[in-house]
Amino acid sequence: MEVPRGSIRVEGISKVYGDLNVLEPLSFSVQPGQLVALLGPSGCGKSTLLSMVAGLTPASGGRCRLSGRTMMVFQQDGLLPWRRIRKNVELGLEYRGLPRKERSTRAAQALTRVGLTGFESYFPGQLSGGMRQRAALARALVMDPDILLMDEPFGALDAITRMRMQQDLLTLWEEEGKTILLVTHDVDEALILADRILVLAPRPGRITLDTPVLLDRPREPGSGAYAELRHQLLSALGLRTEHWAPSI
Ligand SMILES: Nc1ncnc2c1ncn2[C@@H]1O[C@H](COP(=O)(O)OP(=O)(O)OP(=O)(O)O)[C@@H](O)[C@H]1O
Repeated sequence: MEVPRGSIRVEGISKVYGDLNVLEPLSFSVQPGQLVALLGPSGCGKSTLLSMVAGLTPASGGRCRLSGRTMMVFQQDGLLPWRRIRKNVELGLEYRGLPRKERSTRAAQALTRVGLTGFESYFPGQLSGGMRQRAALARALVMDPDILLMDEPFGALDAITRMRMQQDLLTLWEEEGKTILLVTHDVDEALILADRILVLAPRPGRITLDTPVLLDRPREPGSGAYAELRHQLLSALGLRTEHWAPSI
């Protein structure tokens, strides 16, 4: 059957490492333009699942079908320290054999989209962590992907930079309508960003909740509906919510 461009179909995918049953067969679909968060505690298999979706890790069973160009963004920026930022962003275009002028134009556009105009000739070591992560995002965007797979992309950033990056990602997503599947262990990151959240429980990894986020944007962490959904997510994560204030 034809898979619409920008969509993801995970069909009974599972993972075993030796004796360790990491992920039991699980299935879900992501529609074109959806922003879906995969939320779960450390070790539940989120990164393994995303890596299988990306085709970087072989599945033990099942399969995943993606339609359209797919790029991945990791928690570590993975920039090559000896290449200037523009040359880092151009790397994928170089592999595709694009002419120098087109590479340069597209890299400049991608860097503008992530707010890094003026830093093209810097080396990664001369930028802050947040700026490097922006450059990593530009390196993915320059390929004009239909699907972005993001593995805790803001996990290594300080809280303020993380909030700014979350807002910028939302703006990008609203403007360009890319499909985004984002791994996070941060309940509020999932609630602020996603229009659907899948909760993953550990050993073996399985989906315990698949819920839409029907909250208006910008999201108000203090609102009743937000607190209610947050409570539901914490319960799905097996956390006793009476110890937490209902909102942040
Ligand atoms: N290459 C590997 N070989 C053996 N076991 C592995 C391998 N990669 C992951 N695992 C195991 O699979 C389980 C899930 O790991 P994974 O990194 O997917 O979890 P995670 O939910 O992304 O965790 P975190 O949020 O801490 O990154 C862990 O128990 C881990 O030890």
